[in-house]
Amino acid sequence: MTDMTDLPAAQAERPRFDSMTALRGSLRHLPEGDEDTGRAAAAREAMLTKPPGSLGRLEEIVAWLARWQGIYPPRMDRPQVCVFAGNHGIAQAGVSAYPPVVTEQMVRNFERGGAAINQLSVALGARLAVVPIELSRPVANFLDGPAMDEGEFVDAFNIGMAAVRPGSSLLCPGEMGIGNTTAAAAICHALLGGSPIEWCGRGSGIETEGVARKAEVIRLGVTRHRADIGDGLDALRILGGREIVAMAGSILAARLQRIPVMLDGFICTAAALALHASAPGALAHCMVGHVSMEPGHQRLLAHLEKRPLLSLDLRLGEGTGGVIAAILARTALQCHLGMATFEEAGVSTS
Ligand SMILES: O=C(O)c1ccc[n+]([C@@H]2O[C@H](COP(=O)([O-])O)[C@@H](O)[C@H]2O)c1
Ligand SMILES: Cc1cc2nc[nH]c2cc1C
Repeated sequence: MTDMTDLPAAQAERPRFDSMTALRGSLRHLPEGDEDTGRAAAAREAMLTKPPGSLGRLEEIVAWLARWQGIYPPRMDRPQVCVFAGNHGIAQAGVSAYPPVVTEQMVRNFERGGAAINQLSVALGARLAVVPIELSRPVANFLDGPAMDEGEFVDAFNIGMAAVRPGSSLLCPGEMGIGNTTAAAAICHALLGGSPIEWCGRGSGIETEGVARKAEVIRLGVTRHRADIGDGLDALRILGGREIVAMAGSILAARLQRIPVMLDGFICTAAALALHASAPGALAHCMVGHVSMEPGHQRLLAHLEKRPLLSLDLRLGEGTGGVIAAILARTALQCHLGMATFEEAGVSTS
């Protein structure tokens, strides 16, 4: 299902920002999870017919859902997938295996139900919002100047915030944007250092020479803008793209609405990094669904101290790895809710 309509009543609850300054202010006052509902989940896990902790990370997922939804028992009945699409001036630098027109072509495919994310969303029982953002007007090539000015940045951020449906039980952000592994790698290099090549991979399928070109483009771009990058949001505006900015907006909107977030691959996690770099703790409501084949993703997760749930050799984006992990989360909750306790089943506890 493609859901691009807003509930009018819910619209009023959705904050939007007039400026990056207002956004930075909001990042200083983020709601925390509810420790009581998290503890209630852990308490039931201890009563279920299994040795304590033997469902491993499935137990962690259930407590995380309860803590961030702020309810016990937590729910998985209204998951939402948001796929944002944007185009990149940097794609002109020969850094992708595909031409930029594929972004728009894939958006049409999402709208018709033909992409991997459509089938995975059906499997999860999730609403899918497909949000193309100004595809005919790519963000500027960061070799020439900042990818976005402040107005363009705030507009894309607000679009991401508005896409999050109030009352969702879980958000899976995803993206589509030819050239965006270069933008994501540039954001990581600018914020976390290392050498550019360490953040570069094959993306949608370039060969070794292409990867070297990508690293050089990132080195030049980040060197050019270094003095203007004071925090994560600056890096996102100067090096990113509208779909990456919108993902960051959706992650923040979810935090403000007590909706836990299942992150996807390298580009999605780079969007999250921008929030984290501006406000440590901003990703406390996020789990990482999988580690992608893009080598920078593993480095990035190590920096964020986030352990991915899955490692499936995915390198697709669209939110696919997050949605597969969300299916796992639903399964974890089913165990939690449906299993018998030791007392109910008459099983000895020791
Ligand atoms: O999510 C990932 O880790 C991931 C890794 C490699 C490629 N992608 C997808 O491939 C596209 C970007 O690849 P590229 O080579 O054009 O930078 C973009 O649409 C992403 O969704 C996504
Ligand atoms: C076909 C295609 C599908 C994608 N989905 C996400 N990124 C993509 C890149 C390409 C090239």
